[in-house]
Amino acid sequence: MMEISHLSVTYPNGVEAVTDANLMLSPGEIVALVGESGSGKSSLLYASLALLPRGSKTSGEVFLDGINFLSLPHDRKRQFRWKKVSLVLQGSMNSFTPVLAMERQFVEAMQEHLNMKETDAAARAGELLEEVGLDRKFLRRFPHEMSGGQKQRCAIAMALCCSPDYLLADEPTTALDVITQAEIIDLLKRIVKARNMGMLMVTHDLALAASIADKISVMHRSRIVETAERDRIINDPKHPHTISLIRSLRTMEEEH
Ligand SMILES: Nc1ncnc2c1ncn2[C@@H]1O[C@H](COP(=O)(O)OP(=O)(O)OP(=O)(O)O)[C@@H](O)[C@H]1O
Repeated sequence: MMEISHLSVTYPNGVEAVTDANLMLSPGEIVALVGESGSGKSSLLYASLALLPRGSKTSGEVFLDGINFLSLPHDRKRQFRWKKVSLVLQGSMNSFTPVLAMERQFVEAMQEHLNMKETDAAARAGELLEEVGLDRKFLRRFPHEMSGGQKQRCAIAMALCCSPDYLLADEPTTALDVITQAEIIDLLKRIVKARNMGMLMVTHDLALAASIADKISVMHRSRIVETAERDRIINDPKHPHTISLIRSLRTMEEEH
């Protein structure tokens, strides 16, 4: 279980981006955190992994299977970040080193974090690529030899390389075209369920959230204002902000 408890974040410029947020994520569960731009979604995600800019203030706790991650020393946090919980970001697909073939990038990551032998790491990289729907021949390619969708599949494979229990994803499909977006969403859902991982996905897109999540949390002006099962949020929203989000979704559907 991942449990975010009374988490608050203030940036060095004094902006309080997250106020007293509480959120639970169980193994095998997908929770979508939705809200308008600037509501604090990304801040919550980064704060829960202690990845905010220097000088930011975080209070509260983030329990990963009972251990308060935020109170761990720096090197233990680093281990947890790959092995217990990992990240997929909108820009992940552009974070590969341009001058190295994919195999080298996977091997280096696995050697660093799992102390694996080169041949074992290369074999494991091939398996990971197949798991995300790419032929293992893609290991020979350089990042510029792949499409955005293929690179994002590689980024997901990379996030899985230490077999984490939790995956945090910040707008993982936003930079992609609609068809590729749907394919990546299906892929994430399939992997998370097959591996019984918990996934917290940040998105501004309520329709996308509804297509993948078991539970939806709605964020508004730094606060989580409502959390419930997906169908309850969509069919019977309670908070005025959730009601207006659902209304605008319905209007968009009617216009198309
Ligand atoms: N590094 C930073 N320094 C200062 N303020 C920041 C920083 N990053 C974000 N903020 C502010 O914190 C608030 C929440 O921003 P955040 O990016 O978490 O929202 P969001 O819901 O993820 O929005 P978006 O979907 O546009 O990314 C905003 O007011 C934003 O201007």
